[in-house]
Amino acid sequence: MRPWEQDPILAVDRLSMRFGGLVAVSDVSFRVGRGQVTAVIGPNGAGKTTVFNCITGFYKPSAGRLALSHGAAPSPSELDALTRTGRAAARTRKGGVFLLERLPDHKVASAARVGRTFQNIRLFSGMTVLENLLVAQHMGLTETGLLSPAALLNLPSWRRREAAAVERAKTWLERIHLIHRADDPAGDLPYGDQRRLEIARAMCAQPVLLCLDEPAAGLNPRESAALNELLLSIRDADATSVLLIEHDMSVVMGISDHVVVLEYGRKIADGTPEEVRTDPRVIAAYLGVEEDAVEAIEAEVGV
Ligand SMILES: Nc1ncnc2c1ncn2[C@@H]1O[C@H](COP(=O)(O)OP(=O)(O)OP(=O)(O)O)[C@@H](O)[C@H]1O
Repeated sequence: MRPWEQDPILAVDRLSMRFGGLVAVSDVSFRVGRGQVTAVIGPNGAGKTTVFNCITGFYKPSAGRLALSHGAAPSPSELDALTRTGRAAARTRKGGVFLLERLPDHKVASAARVGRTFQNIRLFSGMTVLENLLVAQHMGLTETGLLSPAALLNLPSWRRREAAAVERAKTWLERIHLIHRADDPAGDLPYGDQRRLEIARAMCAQPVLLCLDEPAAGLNPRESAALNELLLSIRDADATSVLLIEHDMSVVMGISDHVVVLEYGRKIADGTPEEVRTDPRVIAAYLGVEEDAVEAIEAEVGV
């Protein structure tokens, strides 16, 4: 059994997504290993973002199951039993399991604890760096999204939670080496720092699975190296598994434990970076696209 199959945090089974007549994702299955970095790669239009949008609850899949587990993964029979009940989540002996395709997107974030970042930066550029990390935790500090009575009355329980949120934000600013910029507007940061701040913001919600959509896009080599370091530290020091879409092969090959390759909405390969980069189907898929992608693959394979 492959390492990512032993205790998957997420089991994607027979996922399909149609937009009218267009099949964007077709019958895709893969596992995301707990405590691993998993990359989804593929040429433009392969269906990567669509898979992400299904996992994070932005799209309701046309078919398929997306089972996320807290604690050890349930057995296939336990998972099938939950699926038959029609419920979206269940407690198991080992923790809990969530069928993401049945949850509204806010529950994917708040109950299943799946975090994400987007291709385009979505920080509040006029707010300070620290405030951006506090806003991220705001929903966690309130109940039902409205201010709780504890908050309105400034009760000790509320003040404790607020203090913990500030503490967590500062810890993350230390980790991404931006504590000295805490009071500066986020929009004043260099691009690479804004990218890492977005990741820190997502981490403040303490996700069990962090989904990153092209985190290295637009980064220079130095910024890209800092990103790699951050993602590896999250994998190793936090109880968070990482799933990313990425075009930058140096990031994919440098930090992934497991790579899933899509082409025309189908999975064409699934393995370690070494297995995938020498897979003739993967090379052929990339040879059909832009020159820089071909060069990156050829450089990796040593052609
Ligand atoms: N909301 C939508 N409505 C209609 N078609 C869509 C929608 N989202 C994606 N598609 C189509 O689905 C296919 C897969 O797109 P997707 O964005 O998932 O690919 P991708 O691998 O992420 O590509 P890229 O690397 O360019 O971001 C494409 O043909 C795209 O045009």
